[in-house]
Amino acid sequence: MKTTEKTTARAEGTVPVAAPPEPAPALAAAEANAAAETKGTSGPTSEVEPAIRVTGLRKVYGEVQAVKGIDLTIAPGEVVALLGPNGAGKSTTIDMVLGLSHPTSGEISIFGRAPYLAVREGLVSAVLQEGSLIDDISVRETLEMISSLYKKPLPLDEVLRRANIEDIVDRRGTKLSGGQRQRARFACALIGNPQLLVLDEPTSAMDVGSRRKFWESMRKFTDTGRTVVFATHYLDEAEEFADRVVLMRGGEIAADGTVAKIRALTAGRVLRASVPDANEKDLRKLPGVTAVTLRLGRVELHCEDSDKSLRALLTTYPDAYDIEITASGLEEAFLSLTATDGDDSEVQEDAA
Ligand SMILES: Nc1ncnc2c1ncn2[C@@H]1O[C@H](COP(=O)(O)OP(=O)(O)OP(=O)(O)O)[C@@H](O)[C@H]1O
Repeated sequence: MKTTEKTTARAEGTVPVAAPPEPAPALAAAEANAAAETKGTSGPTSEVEPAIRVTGLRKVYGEVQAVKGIDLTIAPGEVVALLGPNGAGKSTTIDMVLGLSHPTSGEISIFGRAPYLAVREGLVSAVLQEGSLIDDISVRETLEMISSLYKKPLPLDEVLRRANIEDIVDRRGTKLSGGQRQRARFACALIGNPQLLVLDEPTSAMDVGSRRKFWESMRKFTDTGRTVVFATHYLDEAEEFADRVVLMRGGEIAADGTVAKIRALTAGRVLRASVPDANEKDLRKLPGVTAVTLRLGRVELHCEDSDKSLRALLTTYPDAYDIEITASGLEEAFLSLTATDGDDSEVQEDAA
């Protein structure tokens, strides 16, 4: 059950840009910093402070421990995917990092500042799961309105190009498809020229073509050395776009590293074969097999020693055919690292 706190926070986050109420000197500092980074020197902010530092972060909703005391440091320039099954705590973490909800306990700093200051200074922008555009005005008008809130916004043409929305800029919010709407919201987040962009399942409403376009735009953004943190359910997105994967499970960080490192945590192979008269119980007993899936005579064996398993399979089932062995992918790693025997998010102690 979602409480009012979260609903309110998400509603506030629907204009996915920071709107500094007054001149923002730190924005200029951040831009100078970005310029210095482009020239190969470090500005004062990136040299000293991580883009995100989270220490002992915890969030309790009544009986549910949504986030259980996580530590996480993300350096400027990193592109980090936050992966995890439903209810893992990704959105709760993102909301706290953006200052949209308060931690039960723990510390968060964004470029050395409290989240609300980083947002106010235009250092961070977000595209959240929920949120909309203003329906009755065009995308261009929306962007111009948001742009007027910033002291040094990016030029509109540049925003349109970077967000791949030149073709839809004169359409009203109501006339956009899910994917176009999401790209327009991404454009809103770009206007303030943020150092850090946080995206909560940005492509969930998109078809394959829109997802490709969206990530093309994102590449242009990350190529400028900005930091991006995105939550996703699409493993291929994490694999293709992230330098680093943070895998969450039950409110904790289950694994953290490069895609290659996460994969290596579940080193092994997958053996697939068509096996007439296969019996799941017998397949489980084969040496070197750690998990079995059997569907319509097609067997999938997760193996720690695939050579041994293959020999045993052919001894038990000499008629097996169509055999293939592949290295474990991110999907296998994900399933194995996030597997849980049940819901372990209940509070074990008194909620703080
Ligand atoms: N406002 C709330 N009130 C009560 N429980 C909440 C609230 N928000 C989240 N939760 C619970 O906290 C846990 C973590 O939820 P969260 O939305 O952070 O997960 P998630 O990893 O983002 O999941 P998804 O991939 O489905 O978006 C879940 O058990 C969820 O039901």
